[in-house]
Amino acid sequence: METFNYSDLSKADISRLVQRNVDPANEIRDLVEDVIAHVKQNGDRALYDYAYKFDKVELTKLYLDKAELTEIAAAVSAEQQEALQIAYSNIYKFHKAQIRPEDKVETMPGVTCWRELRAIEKVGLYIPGGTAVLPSTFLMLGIPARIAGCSEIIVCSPPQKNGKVNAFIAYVALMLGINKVYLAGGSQAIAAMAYGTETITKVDKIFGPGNQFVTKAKTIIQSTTTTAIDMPAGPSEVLVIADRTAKPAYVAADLLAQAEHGIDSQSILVCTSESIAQATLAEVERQLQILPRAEIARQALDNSYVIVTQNLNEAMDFSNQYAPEHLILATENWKEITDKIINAGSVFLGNLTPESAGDYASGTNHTLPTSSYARAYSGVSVDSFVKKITFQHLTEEGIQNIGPSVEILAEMEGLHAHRNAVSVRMNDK
Ligand SMILES: NC(=O)c1ccc[n+]([C@@H]2O[C@H](COP(=O)([O-])OP(=O)(O)OC[C@H]3O[C@@H](n4cnc5c(N)ncnc54)[C@H](O)[C@@H]3O)[C@@H](O)[C@H]2O)c1
Ligand SMILES: N[C@H](CO)Cc1c[nH]c[nH+]1
Ligand SMILES: [Zn+2]
Repeated sequence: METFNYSDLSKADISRLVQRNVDPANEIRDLVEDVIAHVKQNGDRALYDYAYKFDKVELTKLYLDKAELTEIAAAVSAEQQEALQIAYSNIYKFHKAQIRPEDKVETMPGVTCWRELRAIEKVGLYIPGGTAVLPSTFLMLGIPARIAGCSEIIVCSPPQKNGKVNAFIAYVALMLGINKVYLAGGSQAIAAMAYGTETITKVDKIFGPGNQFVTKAKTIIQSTTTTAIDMPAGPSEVLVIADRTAKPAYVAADLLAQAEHGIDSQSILVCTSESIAQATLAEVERQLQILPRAEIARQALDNSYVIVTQNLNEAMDFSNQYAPEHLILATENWKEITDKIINAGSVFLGNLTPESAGDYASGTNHTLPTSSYARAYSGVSVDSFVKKITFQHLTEEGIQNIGPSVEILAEMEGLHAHRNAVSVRMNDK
């Protein structure tokens, strides 16, 4: 990891450092556009072809049903079941609390406006399964979808080498009451859920993280079909702000936790203490020696860096420009700086709060905007699975109160039919 001094960086240096996931030659876009076109035209046949090409599996069927999932899930041990149950319960509690009825508002006497929630009917959940299979992501998407009350939940995950999903994915499907999992990964799965195939239903909105192929496919189908997406949730990233009180072993562990996701992950350390920064880098090297996924993490760390700042204000200023998916404040006085956070997907406060807690089980959602999209997007929540429909009702008093203003406003825009829709009611004595 290269180290920079914040005070030596120009504006151009900073914009280069905060930029990620660029596809300058449009190689990923071109490939993904081809995949989408092939799925759109050939449906299931294309999914079989891509499972063979990208996942190296010759499938005979594109999904697993309840009986097959039950058989596969039997391999989950009692201890693993308990851990999944604790995660389920905490995620459920945190997300359930997000549903609150809103008040009706009388904006003028006789004019009442309000909003009501309605679940999105057909949703598609993408559960990554390339470099690591992520049953935790299934909980993070399936629980809010269930709480919202979505009537059809389509789940796609890449087939493993045996042409199935692993036992944890199967177990979580059953926990969520989902009786079918489709064996499709990457951009082809996104295309299948956006266009529909003989086997897979077209959905209204696609959710879930994934690698650059998945994320690119989501951003393309968002503008070319009527299927919406949650957000661009691409390769994982973390930015740790550390001061002189941070523990190098903890900070190094957090940097490695995101680096091990994939070679395109990014882990950034922004540190107010040169000596803590150096000690953290030494710790990273030490911990890498015993990490099974060290090769992946090393490659991710090659795209990562350390910035030494003079104070926490500079550190926060850089973090806000980077807009990290995960922000960890490994600082003594984190309470004094949280209000300076402008852009971040999810925040972890103090030395005892590892990002892994949020990845798995504290309750918050781990499907979060990456690649600086945290500037404008929030992570997945129950809100992501519902529409908020506005309603209004006018009484006789209401139409008389609001009518004259609407007549003038319609006149200002030269829209006489609009004016008339109010006038006929006001004057109907
Ligand atoms: N932002 C978030 O909220 C969040 C949450 C969890 C995971 N993640 C990220 O999700 C990603 C998961 O990636 P993954 O690769 O492990 O699994 P994945 O399921 O996203 O991708 C695997 C699929 O990619 C396709 N693929 C692989 N190589 C390809 C190629 N050369 N051309 C076309 N398609 C190809 C294959 O079809 C394969 O099934 C990681 O980067 C992880 O960091 C992000
Ligand atoms: N850190 C990932 C989000 O970027 C989520 C995850 C799943 N499993 C472990 N981690
Ligand atoms: Zn993670």
